[in-house]
Amino acid sequence: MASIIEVKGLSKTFKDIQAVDGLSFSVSGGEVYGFLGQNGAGKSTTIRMLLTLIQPTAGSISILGKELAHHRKEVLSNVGAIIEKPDLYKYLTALENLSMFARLSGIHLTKKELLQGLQRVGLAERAESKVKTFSQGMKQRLGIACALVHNPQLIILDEPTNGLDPQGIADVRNLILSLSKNDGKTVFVSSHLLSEIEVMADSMLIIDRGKKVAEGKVSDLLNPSDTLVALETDNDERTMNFLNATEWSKGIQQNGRGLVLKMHRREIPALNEDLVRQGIQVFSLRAKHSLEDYFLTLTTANQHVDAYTA
Ligand SMILES: Nc1ncnc2c1ncn2[C@@H]1O[C@H](COP(=O)(O)OP(=O)(O)OP(=O)(O)O)[C@@H](O)[C@H]1O
Repeated sequence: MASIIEVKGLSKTFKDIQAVDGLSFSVSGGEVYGFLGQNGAGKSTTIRMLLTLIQPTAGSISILGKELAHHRKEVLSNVGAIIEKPDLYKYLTALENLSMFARLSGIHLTKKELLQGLQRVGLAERAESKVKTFSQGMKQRLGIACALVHNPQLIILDEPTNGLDPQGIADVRNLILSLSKNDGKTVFVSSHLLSEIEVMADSMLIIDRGKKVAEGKVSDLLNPSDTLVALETDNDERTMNFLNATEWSKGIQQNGRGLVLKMHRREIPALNEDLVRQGIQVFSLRAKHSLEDYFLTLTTANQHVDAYTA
């Protein structure tokens, strides 16, 4: 499908801080695109530029095939976004909030349409409840209903699950998936959590200190042949001697943080069998989260983790 967002050489400098540094990426229509980076990596700054809330120092942004700098109004009329906690009136009901938001956006919706909007985010049954009785997750979903009021093709969400409890996180995540799969929306969603991006995104971009470090399909980036396996046995020295004397030696990672081997995921049971056959007691054999390792080795947040990779 055609690109919905096309960013080229985007940079933003705040005095002496290079918040975004020559970022280029492309988001396809209908996908959930995860935008991943540690705190301070430059996600919010990028999103603010996508929404014209701040001006880039350099680079270009096209959304829905139009240069943002020259077609701001037209482009943004097709974009819905939440970049901070949604502004809601807690003494008004969900329906009244949505209705007020629509009117302020110059859109007149019938009660039926408003209820459909609430239905879409799973809040139809709470339409008449005051927002002050809502959980954070419900408020976030109502915020998303507001962002969808003008039926945009693209939805941009900055850390939408931040501060939510597990149920709230699951609800917002399912809503994002449904917006993409059932409504054909393109969702650009930022997070500092790999686990979040992994479960909801089709593609992702990882940034570190304002620069791109990886971009691609989540399924391609999660390569099972590069699974890191942490071993805990009754005798590390004996285990190491055994591994060194066998084919397993090629996967040994020198890291000084216990025994770690890189292998294809399907080899894990055979390793376990070999160790047990040697009379080595295996207390744990843990496949480390490969995307997490990937992320950590690419970013500066955990420089010592570099030791995990060959
Ligand atoms: N208005 C500003 N003035 C000066 N520096 C800024 C400004 N906004 C952001 N920065 C700096 O730019 C860098 C990137 O910040 P940004 O908020 O984009 O990161 P982030 O990835 O969204 O992180 P977080 O998840 O913590 O919000 C940081 O070093 C931040 O301090």
